[in-house]
Order: sequence, then structure tokens, then C-alpha cells
Amino acid sequence: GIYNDVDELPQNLNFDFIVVGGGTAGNVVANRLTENPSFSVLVLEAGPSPEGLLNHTVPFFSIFLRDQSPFDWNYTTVPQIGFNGRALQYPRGRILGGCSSMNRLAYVRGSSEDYDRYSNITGDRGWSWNEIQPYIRKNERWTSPTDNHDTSGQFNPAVHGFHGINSVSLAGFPSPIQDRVIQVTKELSGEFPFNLDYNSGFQLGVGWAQSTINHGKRSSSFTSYLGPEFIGRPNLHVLLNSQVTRLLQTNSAPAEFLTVEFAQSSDAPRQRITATKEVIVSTGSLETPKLLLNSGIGDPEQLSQFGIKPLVNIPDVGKNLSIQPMLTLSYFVNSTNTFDDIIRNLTLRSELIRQWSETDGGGPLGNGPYGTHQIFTRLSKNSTAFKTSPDPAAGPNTAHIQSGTQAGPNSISNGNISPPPEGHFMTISLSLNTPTSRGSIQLNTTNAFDQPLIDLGCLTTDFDVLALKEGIGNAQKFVGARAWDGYVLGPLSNITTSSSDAELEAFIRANASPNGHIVATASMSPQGAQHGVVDPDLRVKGIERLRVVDASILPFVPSANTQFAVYIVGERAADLIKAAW
Ligand SMILES: Cc1cc2nc3c(=O)[nH]c(=O)nc-3n(C[C@H](O)[C@H](O)[C@H](O)COP(=O)(O)OP(=O)(O)OC[C@H]3O[C@@H](n4cnc5c(N)ncnc54)[C@H](O)[C@@H]3O)c2cc1C
Repeated sequence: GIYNDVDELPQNLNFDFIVVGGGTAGNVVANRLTENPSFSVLVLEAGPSPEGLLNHTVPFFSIFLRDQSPFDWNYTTVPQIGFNGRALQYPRGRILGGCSSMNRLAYVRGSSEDYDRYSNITGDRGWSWNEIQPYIRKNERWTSPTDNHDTSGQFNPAVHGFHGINSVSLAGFPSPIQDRVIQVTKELSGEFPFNLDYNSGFQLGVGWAQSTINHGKRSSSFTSYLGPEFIGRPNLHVLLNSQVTRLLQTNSAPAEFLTVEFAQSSDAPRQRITATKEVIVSTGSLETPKLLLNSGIGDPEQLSQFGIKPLVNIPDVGKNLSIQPMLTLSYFVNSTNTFDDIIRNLTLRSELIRQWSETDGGGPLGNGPYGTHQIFTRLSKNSTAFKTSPDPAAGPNTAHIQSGTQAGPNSISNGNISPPPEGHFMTISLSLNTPTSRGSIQLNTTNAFDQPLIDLGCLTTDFDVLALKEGIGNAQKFVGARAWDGYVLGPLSNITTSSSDAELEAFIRANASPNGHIVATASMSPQGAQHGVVDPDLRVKGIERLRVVDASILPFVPSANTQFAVYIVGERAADLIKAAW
């Protein structure tokens, strides 16, 4: 069951496993472990439930989940050198389902090489593309689009799972620009070839967008893994509004941290519960390092500076943060049939809400705001970026740049949801999927309710800036295709094909923003390695019966949005834990 208050928890229960964080990965672990009726699981989630929240259910409205809100951690980064010293507001779900309850729903796996790299650098074949296939099937439930259009030629059924838990679908409402995008794949087939399915392991080219949407409604780890058929399990307990403040050491040789300390608000009394088998930390890439550090697990020198007693020496906690920087390029179009007015015109919006609810998820609001297609491209072989760094992609078939096409304003992707008051747009958003810059998460105070110091480190290497410049050039080639003649009128920004290198760099630093795909702050490394934070079986190094299971364990960001990888991490972790007990 799901409880709001600690007093509602069934008394005198022993919990075999405590999952800290009911987010994307945490709910997968809780679901899979409770398949075994003899395991009892408690999930402690800092936020409330998204049940009944329209913005967390209507896919298009994810654009409204970027501002400060009671369902968000409302982070602000430290001033970012690479972004001209801008300190950025940075959204993360503080709600059951975590970021899967508020993300942009794009379902993108990355390349097979991304997963083979995880396998190679950890020495564990279990993370390779071939070995994760069963977990893809366990996670994915391919679902027909809301409008039931003919999807042949829009995806490859052979590479999808139809019997998993988490819904994935193609757009359920046509976009006004989708036919032109397909025309570009024919016209410029050398640079932008059509790819039937970018989730096959071979991602390069242009494919129809796939999203975690179930009949016009968000499919999250809350709606799926804690869905009605599971949440009634007598061994599955989810306590909301409960933030874990520290893990407490219960044994020193071997080191164990089986007691969790938590509180229902910053000034509420601290409570304690002890797991009998394992504690699983699934608090995400920003909170996981903070929780470990507050518990005395980290770099001893840094911990001592805060008066925290160093208990386990793991210098890499919070280091190596990796995230993809992104940019959006918007163009005025010769049409009023775009999504701009859904944001600007409240009357239209309420009509569409009515359509959505009367048709069970139908109409444009049932689509994610990510647009029609995903475009995966590589930098040119003789790119100047490669003079500054070896190729950071996981392999020769892995994209450096991922772009999305949408019939709407640039602001959809930027987090700022106020489009220009006039005009209609189409936008290419482009993300550098293979960043070489690294940042960090550090403590600011020892109060668990305070934010950590978040340094995303974006655009601090020459490679990343040069690669984004080339990404802009790619986008301009795409928009320059004849398919857009008479439709695209001109750019919204002052960036054109004749902009100088200096102008491009100034534009990038002033306008780029981080996307939501933070990883690597508690990276996996080989068993026994001194670097990294967890072993390939996700056990925290030097500690027994404590694992980290969330995005923070990925040592590199995949060439993709990250929820897919996180679901796979959750699925495999559950099997590893089951095998250990
Ligand atoms: C704005 C945005 C847009 C995105 N768009 C996409 C997209 O379109 N496609 C895609 O694939 N990916 C997207 N992502 C990324 C993806 O959603 C995340 O990588 C993934 O969901 C992270 O999963 P996680 O389990 O690591 O963390 P989360 O899902 O964040 O889960 C962590 C959970 O732990 C809880 N928690 C944290 N600290 C504590 C504590 N101390 N005690 C108790 N509970 C705690 C949190 O409230 C949260 O519920 C986006 C992310 C963001 C932020």
C-alpha cells in the first residue's frame, strides 16, 4: 500500500529491503523484489503521489513541470563558467515516480555500443547490449498509438517488448511537420537517412519518435511498476513525504549501513528503520552523492571539513558528473498550425483538455512535446573537434548529436515556457550526447534538507563547444532542405549559416542549457578498482548490503535520453539482489 504518514505504516513489520527513493529505478526494484512473497519491501519517498495531478498525466503538459513547484527539488546550480556564469534553475521530480513522473517522455535507448562500453569498462558482460535484452522485454510494453493509425514503416516490432510493464508508443496525433521531415530523409539521404527504428541498437539517422505514453497518458514508474495490479501486494509498502537524511552505520567490520534515518519535514523528528537484508539507494544522481556524503561515505578530507566523521573512504562520491548540454534553434514558419497557441491561448487549451478527457487521451495533448522525430548524427570524420579530444562516443556507430523536430516554439525545450507573443515556429533541439566536460555534486551544509552544490561543468572543454557548433551546422543543413521551402521563413535567433565562429560560440554560451540526463556521480567500476563508487553488481565499494540503483551509477551518459537506461539498471539490479538472497 501507499501511506502518507509514518503512523499509517503497519506496526511490528520487519522490512527485508528498504528502497530509498521511489523514483524511476526505485519503483522497479520494489516491484521486482516483491514478486517474491517472502521478501518485504519498504520504499521511502521524499515527495507526494502524482495521483490526480493533470500536469503529471497529460503528456504535452510536461512543459509546465519546469518551474519551481512543491513537487520539485527546485535546484539552482552554482554559476556555470561554460554558460557565461549563469546559475541555472534545474528541475527534478520530488514526487513518487521521480523524474519519470515529470520528464519529457522520450524513449531512447542509445546505441548497442553504449552498453557494450559499460560492459567493457566494468568487466561485467551483464551490462552488454546482448545481455540486457531480457530486461528490455521485461520493461517495455509496446502500445498502439491513441489514434490507432497504421504504424507499419514507423518502427520495427522485432526489437520491442510487448508484454512488459512500462508503455511505449508512437505519437497518437499527427504533427503538421512530420511529412516534411520524412521528405528530408529522402532529399538528404546521405546525411539524414531514414532509420526505421533508432532503438534497435543502431541509432544513426532519422526515426519516428517513441515515447513512454500509454494511450495519451504518461507512463511512469509510478503508473506502471506501482500500478493497481501491484500496489496491493501485502509485502510492498510505500511511505510518502519521507526524506532519508542519513544512512547509519550498523556494523564496522564488515561495514554495513542497514539503518535509515528519515523525517517527514525538515523540522520533524528524525525516525529510524532498519532493514534486515539490504538498503538500496535510488535517490538519483543529485541526491545519492549527498546522502552518501552525509552518511560519512566519501572523500575523508572533504567530510572532515564539514565535521562529518569519515566512515568509508570512497573519494569519487559526487565526482565525474556528466550531462548533455543542449540548444534549441527556432524558425518562423508560414503557418498557424503549430503548437504555439496551445501554450499562449487558454481557451484553446481548455478545449483540448476537454478533447483529451472525452476521447481518453486523444488530440495533441496526448503527445509528448518532444516532437515528431529523433535525428542521430555523428560529427564529420575530419571535424576540428577531434583535434582536441579522442572520439568520446562509445563506438563508430554512436551519435554525437541528437536532435528533435517540433512544430512549436524554442521555449518548450528550454524550461522557459513563455513563447514569443507573436508568430508560429518550428524548432530543432539539439543535444551533445557525448560530452567530455565533467562536473560534481558536493555538500553545501550538513543539513539533509539543504541543496548540495551542483556544478554541472558543462562546456568546459573545447571539444564540447566545437561539437555543438557542428551540431548547429547540421541543424542548418536539415532546415535548408527543399522540403521546408515556402514553410520555414527564417530563424528566430540571429544565427545564420554565415555566422562566424565567434558568434556561434557566443550564442552557445548564452543560450545552451543542461538537459535532464545527469549521470556518473556514483559510477560503477570494476570489482576491486580504487576509482568509482560501486562495483558492477552495484554494491557500494567496501560496504556490505548497501547498493546504489539509479542513474548515478552510469559511468558515461548513453547517447540518448536516460530513462530507458535507468529502467534497465533497475531491472537488472533487482535480479542481482534476488540472486544474492
Ligand atoms: C526535466 C527533465 C526532462 C527529462 N526528459 C527525459 C526524457 O524525455 N526522456 C528520458 O529518457 N529521460 C528524460 N529525463 C531523464 C530521466 O527522467 C532520468 O534520468 C531518470 O528518470 C532518473 O531516474 P533515477 O531513478 O535515477 O532518479 P529519479 O527518477 O529522480 O528518482 C529519485 C527519487 O528519489 C527521491 N529522493 C531523493 N532523495 C531522497 C531522500 N533523501 N529520501 C527519500 N527520497 C528521496 C526523489 O524524490 C525521486 O522520487 C529527464 C529529466 C528531467 C529532469
